[in-house]
Amino acid sequence: MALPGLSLPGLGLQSSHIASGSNVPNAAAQQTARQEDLAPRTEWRFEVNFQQQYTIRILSGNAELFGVELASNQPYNFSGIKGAIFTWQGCRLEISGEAESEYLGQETDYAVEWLNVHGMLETARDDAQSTPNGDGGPRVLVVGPDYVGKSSLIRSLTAWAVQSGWTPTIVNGDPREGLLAPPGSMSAVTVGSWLSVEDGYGISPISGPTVSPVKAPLVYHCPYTSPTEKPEIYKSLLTRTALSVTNKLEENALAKHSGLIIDTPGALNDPRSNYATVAHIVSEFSISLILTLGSERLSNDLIRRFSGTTAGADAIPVLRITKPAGAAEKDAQFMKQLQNQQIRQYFFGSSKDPLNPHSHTIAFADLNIWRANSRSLTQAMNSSATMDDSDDDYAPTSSMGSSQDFERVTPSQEMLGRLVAIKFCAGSETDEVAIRDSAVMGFAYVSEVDEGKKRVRFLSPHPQRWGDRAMVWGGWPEAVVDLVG
Ligand SMILES: Nc1ncnc2c1ncn2[C@@H]1O[C@H](COP(=O)(O)OP(=O)(O)OP(=O)(O)O)[C@@H](O)[C@H]1O
Repeated sequence: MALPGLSLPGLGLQSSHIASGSNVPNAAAQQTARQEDLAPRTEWRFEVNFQQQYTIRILSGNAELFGVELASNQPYNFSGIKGAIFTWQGCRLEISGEAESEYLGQETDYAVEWLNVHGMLETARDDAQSTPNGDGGPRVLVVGPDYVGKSSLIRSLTAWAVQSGWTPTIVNGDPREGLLAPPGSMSAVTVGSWLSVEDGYGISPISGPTVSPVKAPLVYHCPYTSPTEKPEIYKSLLTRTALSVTNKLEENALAKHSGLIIDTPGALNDPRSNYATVAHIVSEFSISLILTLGSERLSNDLIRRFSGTTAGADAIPVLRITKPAGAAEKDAQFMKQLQNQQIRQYFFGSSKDPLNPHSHTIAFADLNIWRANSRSLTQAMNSSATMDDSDDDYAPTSSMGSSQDFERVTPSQEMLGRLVAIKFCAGSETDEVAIRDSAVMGFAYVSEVDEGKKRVRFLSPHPQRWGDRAMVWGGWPEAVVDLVG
């Protein structure tokens, strides 16, 4: 497959464009540094937990992390990451600090294949640009089981597209991990600036004023661990996202020609559902290419369904993409820490891009709080009741067994440590569907519920109050107990 417009290796990047690591040496960087020589087309794989600090500096040659080129001689600091520094041409790395595992990976055919996919998308973007009244650029759906490299593929394709001057739109349909938004979100963002080696897509402007020139994402609230908890609500949020994204792309020719890429949770890889949600995404976003990773069965099922003879003129190409050998499972503890880190980052930013959240105390009477009922919320409430011996009388409130998906509630201790989505709809709204479908202005963290004085203390990224808005909380993300000291 041709690679139009690409010159390997190094992709012609200027190091000055890449966000670099801090120059302040940390504890890890002060430890004895060691050097590793990487042959062309190999990668240095590492797993660093959230307590460890790991630093990599490139001494010679070129290398990239998920498509983002590392600048020469800059130290990059990592914590809480599983990843790989890949080199097309060969390079020498200086490494210091601790990792749970680190090794040289030589099975890297996946990288060439991913770059070929990028080349294909470039051709589709060029075609879209030469037919301005056409359908626009490629609309790509990425599906596969958990932890097979879907997000890494999308990050690489995004980084390469941005380096070539495009502004692709990325849609994150996986509520377990946020994209420029905390977990519990479905978000879409048009990426117009370079990704960062250490922070990926960076810090969202909805968190507060940041130095990263990233556009504000469009965010919907999806307070469920998986689409399978509420498939109809999940589909409805996808429809809203598709409508908003399609309208936005019509307003911006470059974004329209750059196309979009959709990340999905592993739960969509479920033949029992007859891939109903996959089909929904394909139709709502007018998908033009499906990429599958990590499951031969999924790939065959989707080929039969979307590009087989029965699909006729509506056939959509389905490509099976190689899973990177280094893709690693993120266990429950890692996922929990990742969730906490994303929430912390939403309010406090990162070390390079710090934010200063504000505290707001609001009377119960001035709040319009809705609860999104779900299986994960019921489970969380039941397990916190079991763990709290002092609360012998706990029984789920009658409404927890309610068939209502969204329910207006009085603030209670159950909200403590939870994120509450501030919706764009008025607090007086009574229609469940309007509550469900309105986009998110931002999130607030519940740091205190005083049932005696009937007031709630929130942490919010912004100093100003959000006014008369409906606010919604649910079972995901889980409560974070130690966000504020
Ligand atoms: N080549 C590689 N070498 C080392 N680690 C990798 C490599 N590719 C991906 N990983 C890591 O493996 C893990 C799983 O990859 P990724 O998150 O891309 O998979 P996913 O399919 O999107 O997972 P999810 O189920 O969370 O959506 C991630 O921590 C990622 O950083």
